[in-house]
Parts: sequence; C-alpha cells; structure tokens
Amino acid sequence: MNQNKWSAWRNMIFSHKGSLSWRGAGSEGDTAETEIGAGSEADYFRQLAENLTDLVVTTDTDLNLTYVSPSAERVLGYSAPALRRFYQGRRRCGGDLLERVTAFFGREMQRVRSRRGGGRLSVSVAEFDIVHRRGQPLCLEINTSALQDRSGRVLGLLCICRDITARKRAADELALASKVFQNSLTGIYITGRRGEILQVNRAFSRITGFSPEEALGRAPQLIDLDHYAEDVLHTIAENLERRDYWEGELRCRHRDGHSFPAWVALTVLRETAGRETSAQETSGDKKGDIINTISTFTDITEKKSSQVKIQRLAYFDPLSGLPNRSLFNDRLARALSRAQRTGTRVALMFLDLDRFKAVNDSLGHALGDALLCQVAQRLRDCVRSEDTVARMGGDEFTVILGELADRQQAVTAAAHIAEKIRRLLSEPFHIRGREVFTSTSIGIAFYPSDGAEPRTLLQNADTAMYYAKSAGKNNFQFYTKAMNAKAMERMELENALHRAVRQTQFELHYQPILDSRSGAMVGVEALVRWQHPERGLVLPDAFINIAEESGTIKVLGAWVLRRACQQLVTWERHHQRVGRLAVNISARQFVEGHILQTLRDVVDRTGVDPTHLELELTESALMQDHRYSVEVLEAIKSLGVRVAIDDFGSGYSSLNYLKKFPIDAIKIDQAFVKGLPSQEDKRIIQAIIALAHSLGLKVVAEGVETSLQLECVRALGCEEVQGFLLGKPVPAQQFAAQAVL
Ligand SMILES: Nc1nc2c(ncn2[C@@H]2O[C@H](COP(=O)(O)O[C@H]3[C@@H](O)[C@H](n4cnc5c(=O)[nH]c(N)nc54)O[C@@H]3COP(=O)(O)O)[C@@H](O)[C@H]2O)c(=O)[nH]1
Repeated sequence: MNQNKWSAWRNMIFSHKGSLSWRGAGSEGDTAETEIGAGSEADYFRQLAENLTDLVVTTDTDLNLTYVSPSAERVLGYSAPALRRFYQGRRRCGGDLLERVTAFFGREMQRVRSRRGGGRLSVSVAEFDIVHRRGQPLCLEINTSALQDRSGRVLGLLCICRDITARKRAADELALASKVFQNSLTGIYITGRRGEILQVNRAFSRITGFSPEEALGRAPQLIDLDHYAEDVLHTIAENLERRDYWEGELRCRHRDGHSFPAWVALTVLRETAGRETSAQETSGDKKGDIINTISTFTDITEKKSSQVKIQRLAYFDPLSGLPNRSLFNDRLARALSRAQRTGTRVALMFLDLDRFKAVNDSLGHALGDALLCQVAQRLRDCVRSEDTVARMGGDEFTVILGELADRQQAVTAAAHIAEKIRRLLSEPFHIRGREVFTSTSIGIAFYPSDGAEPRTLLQNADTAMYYAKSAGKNNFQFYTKAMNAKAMERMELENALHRAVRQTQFELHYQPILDSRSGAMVGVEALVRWQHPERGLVLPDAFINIAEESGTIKVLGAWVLRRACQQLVTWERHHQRVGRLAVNISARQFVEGHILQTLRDVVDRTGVDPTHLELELTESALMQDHRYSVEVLEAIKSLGVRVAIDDFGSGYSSLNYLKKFPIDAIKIDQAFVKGLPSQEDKRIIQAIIALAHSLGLKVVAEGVETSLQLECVRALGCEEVQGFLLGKPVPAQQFAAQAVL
C-alpha cells in the first residue's frame, strides 16, 4: 500500500465497538460516526476494506479487536470472526503468540499515546513472524498508526498487515546470493552485452590483483590472455552457442604481469521474451541474445604442480628419473600401434646388470643406488631423445627403439645401440671416490616378427636376456624361437627338480684328493648326481644353477651335506680312512640357507667329526656380503670345520678379501690346470700358490688329467691334487672298492 492510500485509510477508518466506522476526510466538524454500510460512501469503504488483500485490524484503546477484515482468511487462514474469538478467548488465558501480539499492541498503544497532541502521528512499520493456520511460517509487515477522532483523541490502533513472506524470502535469497558472490573463493566476474565487466567479487581481486574499480567497465581481456589458439577460441564460442556453457583450462594474467593457469567456467544468460534465462532454462533453437556472461575461475597453479608431482610418482622411477614399468607399458603399446599403422619395426631391449647384487651387497645400498642412477644416465646417452629407456625395477632396464624402417635397419640399429650400451656399461663407474665395475646382459626382440603384443615381445626380449646371461654375461642376444623351446625345457626341468627333491632322486659320487708328493689320499669330495627317471644320470652342471635360481638348492644342499656325513661316518665306522670330506656349498645355500644351523644339525644327527669336514665355497658366494661371510665363516671354523675356496682364480681373486676370510685352503680353478704346461697358466698358478702360501693356506689343484699337469702342479708347490688322472667321481661303494680303503 502506498503512503497516500495509507493516509487516506488512517484518516477514514476507526473502530467502534467491533464495527467498522469511518469519518469523512473532508467533513470537518462532523463528529457523527457512520456505520459502514449505512450510506454509499460507507459502502464504498466497506467494499474497499473487504476487497483488500492486506489484513486490516483495528483495536480500541483497551486493545480489544474492533475490526478484522475478511482478508484474514486469506492471509492467516482464519475467518475474521474466528480470529476475533480466538484473540479474545486466548487473551484471557494467554499463550505465546497472543502474548507477543498483545505486547506489540501494548507497545504501539504506548507509542501513539505518547505522541497525543504532538501533531501528526507517524506510522510505525514492524515485521512479525507468525504461523499460518496450515502451519507454514509467515512474515507480516504491520503498519500501525493511531485511530484518532477529530480532536486527536486516540481511539485505538489501526494495523494494516501485509504478508511479505515471499518478498522477504526473495530479499533474503538476494542477500545470500550477494554474500555467496562476494565470499566465494572462486573468482567471479559478470560481463554485459558488449562484453564489459559489470561486477566482480572479492576473489576476483585476490586472484587477479585488479580492484573492482580497475576492472569494472573493462573487457575480460584484462585478465584473459588474448592470444589463445584459434581452435581454443573456436571451441569456446561453439560451446557457448550450442550449450550456453563452457569450461576448461585457460591462462590468465595477473595485474603484476605474471600469467597463471586457471580453470574457467563460462555460463551465458540470454534474453527471452522480456526476461533473462540461464542456460538450463533455454530450450530448442529459440535462443535470445546473450545479455550476461558469468565467468568463474580458480587459480590452479598448485593443483597443476601437484598433478605433475603425482604423475611423476605414478609414471617415473623416483631413483633414476626414468619412466617406470607403467609408463614403459604405455609407451610400448603406443610404439607398437604406431608401427602397425606405418608398417615400421620396433626393437625392444631387455637389460639386466651383471653382478649388481654383489656390488649392492658388498658396497652397500646407497652406492648401489648411485650406480643405478649412473647406469640410467649412460643408457639415456646411448639413445635418441624419442626412444624410451625405462627402469623395470631392481637392476632391470628396457629400451624401446621405434620407427625402424625394415628388418635390416632394425637389426643394424639394435645391434649398434646394444653394443654401445654394452661397451659403455662395462667401463668403470666413479662413485664416491671408488671405481665400481658392472656390465650388462641384453636380450633383443623385434616387433612384429618376435611378438605382435607388448607382453609377448617383452617376454621374448627377457628370454633373450636370459640367454645373454648364460652365454657368459656382458653380451647381447637376439631372440630366436629356439630360445623359447629352451625356456620351456628349463621350466620343465625346474618342475622335475622340485619333484626330484621331494622324492630324493639324488645320489652322491666321491672323488679322491691326494697328497701331490706321496700320492696318499688326504680327502674325498662329495659330488651330487641326479638319477633322473627318464634321462638317467644327470650331472650337476645341468641342474645346480636352476636349483640355485629356484631356491631348491637350500633343501638339496642340506640333503647332500647330511648324506655325505652319514657316508663318512659309515666309512670311519668300518675303519675305512678317507681323510677329510669336502662338500660343495652353493652361494644361495650359504647366504640364505641357514648354513650354520644346518651344519650343527648334521653334526649332531650323524655324529660326524667336524674336524674331518671341509666346506667348499666359491669366491662369489663369499663376496655377496663380506661382513656376513666373515661372521659365518668364523662360526663354522669355531665348530672345527675347515673351509676351502673353490674355483679360485675364476672370480674376484681379491687379496684383500682373501686376507679377511678365515679359510684353510684354496682350490685352483681347473681352467688353469687344463692350460698347463703353458707358461701363462704356469705363471698364474705360481702366483696363486705364492699368494696362498703367504697367507698360510694349503693349495689344491683340481682337474688334473695328465701326468704332465700333475708334474707341473707338484713342481709349482701345490700340496694336493684332484682329477680324473687320479680318480673319477664314483658312487660310494665303487669308491671304497677302488681306493681299497
Ligand atoms: N652346490 C653344489 N655344487 C656341486 C655339488 N656337486 C657338484 N657340484 C658342483 O657342480 C659342478 C660340476 O660338478 P661335477 O660335474 O661333479 O664335476 C666335478 C668333477 O667331476 C669335475 N672334475 C674333477 N676332476 C676333473 C678332471 O680331471 N677333468 C674334468 N673335466 N673334470 C673334473 O670337477 C667338478 C668338481 O669341481 P669342484 O667342486 O670345483 O671341485 C662343480 O662346480 C661342482 O662344484 C653339490 O653337491 N653342491
């Protein structure tokens, strides 16, 4: 209700004894109250009151309701008489709402009374929260003024109550929207028809550095970098046209000039039939003109850098920085599909470092890690930037060479790179003031001839690498189909070996060790044989390696030790003197096989005299972890068991370690004895003997096959000899018979 209309009402209506009366605004001096309905003017005002959408209530000075307009039904859900009854009845007994209403009326009455005689009585406007009869909350705006007679005497109150619930809600929503807009952490700016910035929020200023004053009226290029690629602009325009919405990453500009990546969402508001609509509301082809564009954006610099970090962790090996297995798989799959499209070839190399475990164990993991990093760098140096070098884990690496024109070029390129890698990795590495040596065995497979699928190709490159290892390491091998047949054979052998251990398909043969001068037997070496159900007798060279790699050696080795000791005890019980018993202990058995525990068990169970026992260990077994080796060797020695280093000269031959290990003897590798009487081998044997004697160790020459060789080693000062010339390894019974023990 506007103020004029309100004044007219105020002047015209007052209440008397429950009926609505009026006083003509212009009838100066007319004191007669006219009942509405009494005359045409009264009719007019009655109709006016009754057709009002607002609720009109009047009271007398005692705050009794004197009039309630029929609109009470619409506004509050109660009919006017019901409301009056309710008011009067509850007034007597009280009640929360009634108390609030009467208190309100009381205050208003006080207010109007206090102004009595004080000129024009002002209208008070108050808001009142009540509940509609049906239960929904309502907010009433109550305009209250005094009903006065001509003399200004207050007759009561006139209240015009308007339901402002919807308006209030809209205002609240607007206020909330404004708060949300201002307090949003997302930068927001709204542009108008001509693209000018109309409004910005606080986050806009925080993120871009531009104050509202600097931004308003300007074009969005203020913060958007205007040199987007054509296709980006095209995509944005197309999306806004088609969907009224676009979101994506753009680069934005800060006030200080630096640019930052932002995630931007654009929504357009269009004009339709006189009102604006959002994207969601518009439908079909009838799209109105864009009247506003709402742009929201967040600075995603940090998010992007963590994405980069996460991606690095997920796809790159943290140690070497090379692509890891996941990224390798992805790159290989891409390389193969590209090759398929273009009809080109791909070479895949599988590399495994030789002796890395020994380096890692003997020189420590930190140094091992540093070595891997340097290996990675050398590998990178060997290939083009478009080729992939990946670390698959441990000391395994792969190289993908793509887009090789034909088989010939593929083979040439792969051989060239493989040789380069082989050469470079066998050169010394300088790590923390040390020279560290390693080398690599490389297997190579080609797409499509050796595998059309990534998995097959990788498996075949791995098989070829395995061949490179067994071909003596530090070389490369191209995959051939025959390799797979051998790999299958090996797998079958591995399974058969497991079975053989369970079913004890093994036996021991014994070979004598003689004093080189007197020819007397000073010892016997136990050598394992596999009585294969189909193949017959299998020699250890065909299965010891597999037993080592599969771990079967731990059980097999313990069996050999126990069986050999039982045999020695049997011989000794029969007064058949064989001297000491030498048993081979493999590297894995020594490092992982609880050798000390096994040894104690065997001594206890068989009753063998430990001083008659000698363990033969290779240098490489001892070098895997020299500190551990020294500890275990000392414990073995404390049991009274002797220790010999087997195949001496074929491995490290380090004087330094030889000095540290508590050993009794060394066995010169057969290869040198075989070479006799060549001067070179003589000199080597001479040096080994001198070295051993200087450390107080006995020397055994093994593999003596000829009298000349025997003569040579004896002349060179070798104390003991062993070889086919002096006796081949034979089963226990035969050994006893031959040796006439
Ligand atoms: N961990 C274990 N390793 C074992 C065990 N038994 C044997 N082995 C190792 O297997 C390798 C091959 O052994 P084998 O086929 O028994 O060969 C031994 C001898 O037969 C052979 N030898 C001896 N004299 C001669 C000779 O004059 N000529 C010639 N060509 N060969 C000869 O040498 C092997 C003995 O070698 P070594 O142990 O170094 O003294 C071999 O490395 C065995 O160590 C086992 O139980 N566990």
